[in-house]
Amino acid sequence: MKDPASGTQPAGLSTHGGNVTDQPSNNPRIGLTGGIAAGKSTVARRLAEEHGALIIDADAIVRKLQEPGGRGLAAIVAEFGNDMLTADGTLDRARLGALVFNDEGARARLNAIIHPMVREEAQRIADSATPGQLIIEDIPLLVESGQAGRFDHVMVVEAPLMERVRRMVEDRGMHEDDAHARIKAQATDEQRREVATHVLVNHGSVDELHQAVDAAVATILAVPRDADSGRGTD
Ligand SMILES: CC(C)(COP(=O)(O)OP(=O)(O)OC[C@H]1O[C@@H](n2cnc3c(N)ncnc32)[C@H](O)[C@@H]1O)[C@@H](O)C(=O)NCCC(=O)NCCS
Ligand SMILES: Nc1ncnc2c1ncn2[C@@H]1O[C@H](COP(=O)(O)OP(=O)(O)OP(=O)(O)O)[C@@H](O)[C@H]1O
Repeated sequence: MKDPASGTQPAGLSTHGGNVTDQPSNNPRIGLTGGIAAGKSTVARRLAEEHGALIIDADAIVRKLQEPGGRGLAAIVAEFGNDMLTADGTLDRARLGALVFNDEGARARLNAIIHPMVREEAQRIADSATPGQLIIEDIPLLVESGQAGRFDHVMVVEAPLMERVRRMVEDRGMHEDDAHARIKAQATDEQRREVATHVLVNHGSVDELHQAVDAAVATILAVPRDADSGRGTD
């Protein structure tokens, strides 16, 4: 995985890869990413409601894998021990979070377990797309996990750092130190921009963000699919 702290390029990260999956080529495949609380879900909702996109939510897949009985949870316990379970057998998210957001090596071990499983599940959902439907994979850690090359387009949502921290602290009740630890564990805006084909700057109203989404979709649909074997740029 790309380590934001070291700034090294992860093996397998391509900024020029085309659609390397089995998906029929008339489904534009778009990776959606951005830092925590930047506005990814708001963008995804607009893409679904206004543009009929199929949304594949990596976080939701992770949570399912981590449910009791899930293969993700079993693998986490095998790697990190029974301590990572609460008394009722569910994942102790606070405990695992405290470990992996403060220890790069542990985070890499967790990612090596979970990320390949997420990709498999995502492909299963993508296979259900209708012809021509936009396929959006909302992947918070798209850059960190070196997946940019899997997509025809990469949309990055950016919002001012202080506004993101405010949302996490005021709206979600997170401690400010925890908010910063999560941001530090992720790629930087600059690293995301390196692989972005579309940057949506979310520093205004939700309406303005929607307009930016619509404009990005218009440029994506304007590219003839048969000429779209590689990645375009804005
Ligand atoms: C460690 C866990 C249990 C902590 O759970 P918790 O409820 O406290 O945090 P939550 O999942 O809401 O994540 C908070 C923020 O941290 C980010 N984040 C999650 N995992 C990671 C990671 N491995 N590296 C960097 N950032 C991460 C999330 O994208 C989110 O923005 C959980 O984050 C987890 O299982 N992470 C590994 C799975 C993963 O990589 N998820 C990202 C989907 S691509
Ligand atoms: N332009 C905006 N103006 C006001 N509020 C906004 C704007 N964009 C997003 N928000 C709000 O900020 C919060 C975070 O947005 P959202 O859930 O879309 O971010 P996210 O990137 O998906 O978050 P996470 O990383 O936690 O999944 C939400 O409550 C959303 O309604």
